[in-house]
Amino acid sequence: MNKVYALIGPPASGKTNILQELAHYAIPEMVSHTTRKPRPDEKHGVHYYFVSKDEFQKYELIERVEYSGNLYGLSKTEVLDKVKRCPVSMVATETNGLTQLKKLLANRLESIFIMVDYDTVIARMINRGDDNTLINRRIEYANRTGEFNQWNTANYVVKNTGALAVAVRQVLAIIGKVTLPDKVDLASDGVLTPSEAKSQDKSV
Ligand SMILES: Nc1nc2c(ncn2[C@@H]2O[C@H](COP(=O)(O)OP(=O)(O)O)[C@@H](O)[C@H]2O)c(=O)[nH]1
Ligand SMILES: Nc1ncnc2c1ncn2[C@@H]1O[C@H](COP(=O)(O)OP(=O)(O)O)[C@@H](O)[C@H]1O
Repeated sequence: MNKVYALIGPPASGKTNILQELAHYAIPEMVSHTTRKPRPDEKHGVHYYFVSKDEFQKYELIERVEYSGNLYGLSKTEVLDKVKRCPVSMVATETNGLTQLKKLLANRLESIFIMVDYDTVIARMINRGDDNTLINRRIEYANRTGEFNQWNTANYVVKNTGALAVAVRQVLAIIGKVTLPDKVDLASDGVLTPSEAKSQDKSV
């Protein structure tokens, strides 16, 4: 059964960064529509579907939001198309988006909570240049909608306070994209004596 994994969690927990890393492993992400103008390095259909305000109104969106005068939203068609075509696809979403995705996808949806502490969230938002008003608004929204507490209900929890690569590896493991190398026969490699190897076998 094709699966969608939703990354959820507080702002600046690293959801976008993790999805960018997963793209290097050809793991697709749901692409939102926006009325914002593309930046020079952004591609239509990869970063967003860039559309006019009139066009934006035509889509059936499962959730939408306005940031700095621009509209953003995830279309039902995008979700259903990706889930039909891709064995695994990813989406970063907020509380409302998660509720709507659950209604649409039922047991095809699993959630991964990206866990960071409060102080780290604030430090990262300051570090990336967000202004105080935005930080306050986003934290207030996160508190009000329980974004710091979603570890309670998520299917999986991944901590992202160490190296990003560690969190990415854990997400890869959850979505079944890490294969272990073949098990080595330690006794025949001479690493363990035959009796040590035998006792290890028993303990596994
Ligand atoms: N709820 C919701 N938020 C979105 C969607 N697409 C983008 N956003 C959020 O909109 C905000 C602005 O995005 P963007 O203009 O790309 O700026 P940047 O990510 O801050 O560089 C970010 O916080 C995104 O996470 C969407 O489909 N739904
Ligand atoms: N493991 C990490 N260590 C240090 N900084 C990180 C880590 N993960 C993410 N960040 C930084 O935190 C900020 C927010 O990350 P982002 O992926 O945009 O979060 P979100 O999508 O959850 O809002 C970015 O500036 C990013 O570089």
